[in-house]
Amino acid sequence: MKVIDISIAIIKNAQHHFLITLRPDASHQGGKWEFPGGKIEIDETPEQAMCRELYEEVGLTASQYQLFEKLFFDYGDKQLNLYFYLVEDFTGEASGKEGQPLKWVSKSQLAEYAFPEANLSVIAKL
Ligand SMILES: Nc1nc2c([nH]c(=O)n2[C@H]2C[C@H](O)[C@@H](COP(=O)(O)OP(=O)(O)OP(=O)(O)O)O2)c(=O)[nH]1
Ligand SMILES: [Mg+2]
Repeated sequence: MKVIDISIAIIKNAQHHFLITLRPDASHQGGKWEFPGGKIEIDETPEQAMCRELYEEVGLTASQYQLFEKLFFDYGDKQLNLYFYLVEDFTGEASGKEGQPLKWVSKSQLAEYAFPEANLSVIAKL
């Protein structure tokens, strides 16, 4: 199975809340909450993919970020290399540009939402 490279933006605002969106039911890991992100295109760096996905999905522009975690995860039906970036400075107003529900939640509230399994160790580190 080909391993797919994914870039993800963990957005943390000045109130220390995190931006999460709901994955469409029909998608891989559908019905779970996620951080904005998606597949890295062939001509992109992981950083470029993270910035592009962040803008396409929720309309934010990342201005300061750092790689927070990189991990391999095997879902059985898909194998992924996931690059998680922590974005603590950004511009724009977040909205679900693909019609997806969106929430800002505190670190302790993150535990109340179902995330894909690859996210669990990353959320524990936040
Ligand atoms: N965006 C995102 N994807 C995650 C997270 N955790 C996790 O395991 N994934 C997995 C689910 C998917 O298999 C993959 C992301 O792919 P995606 O479906 O968002 O890709 P994309 O935005 O490029 O979408 P598309 O063009 O295929 O519609 O990574 C997460 O926190 N955010
Ligand atoms: Mg996506």
